[in-house]
Amino acid sequence: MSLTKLFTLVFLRKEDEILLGFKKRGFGMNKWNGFGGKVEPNETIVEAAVRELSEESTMSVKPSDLINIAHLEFTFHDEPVLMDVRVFATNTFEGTPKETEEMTPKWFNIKELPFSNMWPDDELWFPYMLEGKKFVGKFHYKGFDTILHHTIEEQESMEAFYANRK
Ligand SMILES: Nc1ncnc2c1[nH]c(=O)n2[C@H]1C[C@H](O)[C@@H](COP(=O)(O)OP(=O)(O)OP(=O)(O)O)O1
Repeated sequence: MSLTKLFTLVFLRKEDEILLGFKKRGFGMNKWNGFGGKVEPNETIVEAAVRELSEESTMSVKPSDLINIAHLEFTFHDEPVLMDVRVFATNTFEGTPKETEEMTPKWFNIKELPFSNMWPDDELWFPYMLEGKKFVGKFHYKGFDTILHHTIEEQESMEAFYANRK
């Protein structure tokens, strides 16, 4: 594996609902997902998470209100790239979601999620997130539709995971 790229992914929650955005362009186009993107060289991971959420949904969160709930890794058959995705959630935010150049946001009831129009891995790890678990998921894809193999491991804490990781 030669190249690791760092991404964020943010989910806003209110009661039985979760905010997703329909991606209008680029990677993951025409899929519902959380809000996030690449971490730029001049910012921390949490700063990137706050910025991407705002750019894609117009919603505001304080960095201290974002809870790191998961670490996801995506690799692809015959491609030397590892996508390292830091997943955050919060139910403390400000604003009303608005359509942006990149995403169309919509609140979904957590029992009516549009998995058929999401990344195939989402259906495997969303149950962990919705049950309030911390976890690490690793997914190896062939193309963008087929998961060749995966693991999901529950964690006591994400801080401990990152501190102990080699
Ligand atoms: N398989 C899978 N499941 C769930 N979520 C994701 C994936 N793959 C992914 O990339 N993601 C997430 C991680 C990020 O939040 C986005 C991808 O970010 P992207 O839109 O490429 O990054 P930007 O910096 O916004 O890109 P630009 O379009 O602005 O260049 O999807």
